[in-house]
Amino acid sequence: MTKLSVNINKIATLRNSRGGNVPDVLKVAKDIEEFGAQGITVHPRPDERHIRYQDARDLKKVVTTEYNIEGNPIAKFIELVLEVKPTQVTLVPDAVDAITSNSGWDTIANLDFLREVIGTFKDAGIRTSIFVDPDTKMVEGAAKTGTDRIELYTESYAKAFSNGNSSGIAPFVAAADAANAVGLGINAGHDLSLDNIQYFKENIPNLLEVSIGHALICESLYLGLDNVINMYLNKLK
Ligand SMILES: CC(=O)[C@@H](O)[C@H](O)COP(=O)(O)O
Ligand SMILES: NCC(=O)COP(=O)(O)O
Repeated sequence: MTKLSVNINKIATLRNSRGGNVPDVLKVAKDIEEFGAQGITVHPRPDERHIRYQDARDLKKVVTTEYNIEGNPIAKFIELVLEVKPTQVTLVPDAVDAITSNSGWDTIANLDFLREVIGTFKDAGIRTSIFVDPDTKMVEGAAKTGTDRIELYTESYAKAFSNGNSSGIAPFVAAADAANAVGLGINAGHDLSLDNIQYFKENIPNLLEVSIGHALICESLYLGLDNVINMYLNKLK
């Protein structure tokens, strides 16, 4: 079974568009768990345009499933994660002004830095994951940092799949094989959707967790959150 962690950044985007507290991010997180999702993901960005640092703190009090915080490990982020102590931290090398995550780590060029940050989080008892492109060299580099897991950056797969090209899965299978060979756990995320999730799941051996936000919230506008979560759970069995 692959766990579904729902990224609730978009719920915060909607709330922030009007000020106030509608929709209530904490209530939505609790409902998502009640509907069956096995985790909650947030990706606070330095400009706090969606999830705010305070949301990440408040969520710790209500999330009873896996809590995953993603982000670039700048000082403020490291401080937040060490205070909140989520189940998992996922390191993403996104620029301050990036619209969304747009690349995985160069785990070779950043080996010393990543090793130090991963060590800091693991010493605090937090499971670690590193966001990487589907490149076996980057996976092998990640293993050298001491991380528990990698998160495969799935945008290229999603794009190819939507163009009818299922061979976009090939580099992900190779990256997963490399991860399995060195004992790294495998997560995946970015632009996964009801359309492309099943083929991905069926082809990636030992896929532990997917984090899905943008498409899942968009699909829920038509089908409802409860329904959509259960549709994902069926495809991830
Ligand atoms: C790492 C990843 O692919 C997602 O967490 C993505 O970064 C979501 O962030 P946004 O909601 O800011 O697009
Ligand atoms: N780690 C990926 C994530 O949390 C959600 O990404 P997306 O589904 O919003 O593209």
